[in-house]
Amino acid sequence: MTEPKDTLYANPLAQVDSFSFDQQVVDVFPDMIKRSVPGYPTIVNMIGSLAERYVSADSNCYDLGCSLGAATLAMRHRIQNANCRIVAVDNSPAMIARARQVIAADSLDDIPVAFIEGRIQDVALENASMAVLNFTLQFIDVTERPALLSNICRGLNPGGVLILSEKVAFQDPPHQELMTQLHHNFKRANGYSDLEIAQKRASIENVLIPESLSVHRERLRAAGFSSVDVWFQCLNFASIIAIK
Ligand SMILES: C[S@@+](CC[C@H](N)C(=O)[O-])C[C@H]1O[C@@H](n2cnc3c(N)ncnc32)[C@H](O)[C@@H]1O
Ligand SMILES: O=C(O)C(=O)C[C@]1(C(=O)O)C=C[C@@H](O)C=C1
Repeated sequence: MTEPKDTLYANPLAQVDSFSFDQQVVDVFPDMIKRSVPGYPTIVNMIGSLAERYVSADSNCYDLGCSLGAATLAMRHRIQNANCRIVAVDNSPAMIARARQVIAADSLDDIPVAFIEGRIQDVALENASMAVLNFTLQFIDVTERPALLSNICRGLNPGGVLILSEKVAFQDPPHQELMTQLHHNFKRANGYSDLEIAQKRASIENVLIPESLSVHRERLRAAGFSSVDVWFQCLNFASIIAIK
């Protein structure tokens, strides 16, 4: 089945509302994220590969801000060890409702998936070998980010891994401008018009707050991770592997 196309910002809006993960967004989300985030399919695929390597027997995996469960499915299909469980968390009721349907339709159903409709800040991770924040931390209030990452690190077993993917910001203004322009070119090449790009940009302003890679690195170390490094970057989108 072809995915419904994202045309949410295709027509001029009298007022551009702040971006939210409501039913309208849920309906076009797979198309939206693929056409908006350079490298998204590669990152999701690699989350599967990392699950193969890091998920140990008798442990839990956490997909924090799971949306429609892309990372949950990637982990579920590649985990090698026995008696594992995936906990998928999202605070958007519309996302969780659709994610439940997506997972129910997955024929590889030997690894149980538990859904939590709630804030990832309120989840107590336990006995975790892998946690994923795939483009979710950027939507959390900056002041709440340190405690969230400390909580994740606390819930991971020694040697456990966190995959943190984010839109990132750059300290050097000309480089920031270059990355922004190249990202917009990426969107244009994927069929978004200048109007769509401009209206989406306005809607995510003050909702999606990107930070620099050095801020992410330092905060992950302060949260207790012993090894922190970027494993993927395309323009202003990056993914970090942090090992406890
Ligand atoms: C860009 S999407 C994540 C994409 C998804 N991880 C994937 O790989 O396809 C961000 C998600 O985080 C969720 N979210 C934002 N803030 C949250 C919070 N405080 N607690 C739980 N979920 C949150 C949103 O509802 C949305 O579904
Ligand atoms: O930066 C943008 O323009 C985006 O659209 C990015 C982004 C993201 O990184 O999560 C923002 C919201 C949607 O969830 C899909 C993609």
